[in-house]
Amino acid sequence: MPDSIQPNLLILDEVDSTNTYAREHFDDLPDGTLVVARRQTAGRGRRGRSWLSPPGINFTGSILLKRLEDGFHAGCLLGVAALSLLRELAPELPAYLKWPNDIYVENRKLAGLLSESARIENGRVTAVVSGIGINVNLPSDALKAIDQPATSLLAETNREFNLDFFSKKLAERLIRYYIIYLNSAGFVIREWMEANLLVGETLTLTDPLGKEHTGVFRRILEDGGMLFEENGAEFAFSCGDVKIDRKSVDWDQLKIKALRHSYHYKQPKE
Ligand SMILES: O=C(O)CCCC[C@@H]1SC[C@@H]2NC(=O)N[C@@H]21
Repeated sequence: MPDSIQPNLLILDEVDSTNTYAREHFDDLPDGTLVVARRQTAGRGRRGRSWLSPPGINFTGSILLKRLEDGFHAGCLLGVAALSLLRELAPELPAYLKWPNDIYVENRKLAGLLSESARIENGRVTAVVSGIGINVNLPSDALKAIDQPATSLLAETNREFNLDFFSKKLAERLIRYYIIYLNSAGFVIREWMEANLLVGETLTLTDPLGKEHTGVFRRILEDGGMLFEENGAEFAFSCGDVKIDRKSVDWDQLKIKALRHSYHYKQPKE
């Protein structure tokens, strides 16, 4: 019975990477466990990048999902759950999902997500470890050391957040969305699609071979990929790095869209 899943939060003082830890202990930890580290010594980002994790300042954690229909759903679940928690804790923040799986405020990155497969059956990924790093209490001067425009909850709201409380709330929120997913995967996927607010914008996409494409993000495909229009032709990308064209995006409109989306958002039922 899906509803028997309980939030299971494991807070570690120090670990190399919560994704690595969760994958190594995958068989011993219950489905839906959220592994959180107060300090990560070798946090990993997508495309081989490292992830800055100063001790006790930001949220770093990974969830084990053992009952997926498809691997890409892990990113949807974690992305939607994290965004919904941010909307509860900081309703004034115009945060949105940026394809494939980041949380942004305007052109500043607030959170990044890394999903790694943990089980493959008949060519399909059915279990995943999905990790997220959220800049929570990182002060503005430390943000300048990051090699891309970045932000934190503290920098955006001028408020500090208790990290243990944050972890507990995220573990609860994740389980609620996981139960919803197990009953109706389509609901969670739709929420994820709707929170991806850059559809229609001009973007630069770096494909997995490192080639840059500039064009319009047309829509999200059923398999989680993006349909991209470049010079009048349409291409489907299943992954890639997206850069926002600062000059072409109407930031005020994007902010309004993010806040409107946030007002319409309803917390998932208990
Ligand atoms: O934007 C990215 O490149 C993804 C960053 C993912 C970072 C998180 S922090 C918790 C988990 N453990 C890791 O080593 N990486 C992810």
